[in-house]
Amino acid sequence: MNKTPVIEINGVSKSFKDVKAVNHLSLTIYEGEYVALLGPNGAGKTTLIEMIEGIQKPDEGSIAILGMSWKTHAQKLHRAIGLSLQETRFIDKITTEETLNLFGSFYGLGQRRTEEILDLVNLKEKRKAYTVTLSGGQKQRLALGIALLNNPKILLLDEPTTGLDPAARREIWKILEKLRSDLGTTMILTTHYMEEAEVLCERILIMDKGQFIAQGTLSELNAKHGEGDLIEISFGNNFDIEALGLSGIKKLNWIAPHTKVQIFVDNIAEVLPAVINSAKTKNIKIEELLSRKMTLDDLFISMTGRHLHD
Ligand SMILES: Nc1ncnc2c1ncn2[C@@H]1O[C@H](COP(=O)(O)OP(=O)(O)OP(=O)(O)O)[C@@H](O)[C@H]1O
Repeated sequence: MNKTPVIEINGVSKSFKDVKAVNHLSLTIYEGEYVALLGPNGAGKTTLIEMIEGIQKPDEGSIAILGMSWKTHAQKLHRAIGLSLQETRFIDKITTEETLNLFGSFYGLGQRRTEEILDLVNLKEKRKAYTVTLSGGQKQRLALGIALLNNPKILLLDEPTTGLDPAARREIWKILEKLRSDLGTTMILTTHYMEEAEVLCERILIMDKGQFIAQGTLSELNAKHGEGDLIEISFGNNFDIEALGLSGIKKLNWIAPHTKVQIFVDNIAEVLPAVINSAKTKNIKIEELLSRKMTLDDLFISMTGRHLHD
């Protein structure tokens, strides 16, 4: 990977009254990287991305983008960055095409760029539709199209797919993947969806309470913080697995006391037969059994005791 720093965040904090939304964070993002800020509601993702966007001012610390700061180079940074906010409101009574033309005019762009964007975000068929009639996914693609009008080097997206169905979400992902492969764009996105972070981003920063609690690639996160594989079992009767003293179990998490459990293990093949045999010996019925690789949500639960989603 090219190691040119594009965004350098140094000891940045931001409080709202008694809430420390972002707590002394530092982070460097390199050219061409796709980075996800993943975390539950209130983790501080929007506050952090808005400080990078120049919308909020840090209480302390510094942010340099392409070596420039918002204080001294606001105009240049506006040209280098494309952003889409958590909720984009459009003017209802103008069309998709007119909306792009309007935003394009702020950058001195014309119809040609509008055509390119309509093509890129797959909204050609909706060019004459009033924005108020667009579906959630189409609106998000239009917001993304606006962010892309000035051909930004850096894309900052706050929850670009929240509330969309899986198909609409995947359509946005396709566009973002194309930008990476064709243009080498650098991107930070915030998301609640672990799958979005896993699919799109080589680096994932898991945020909670204004801090990064873990970061790395998915496999790095799993290797460092993850606990291997996961077995989830529902029993017909109470089963005290702890009392068995089985080896190879890293952690137990009871979902329903004594009847539904998540078992974190290094090696499924080692632990699973032992659990099944013990249940059989004790005449305890296994009603449901599932084994899988750990996901980021499992990782988050094991670190905080909470889900990424509420
Ligand atoms: N303008 C504000 N005034 C007061 N409190 C705020 C403001 N903006 C954010 N906060 C608080 O700061 C904390 C972090 O909020 P932030 O919106 O950055 O989190 P988030 O991770 O983006 O959450 P979500 O996923 O729900 O958007 C929360 O406790 C929030 O209530």
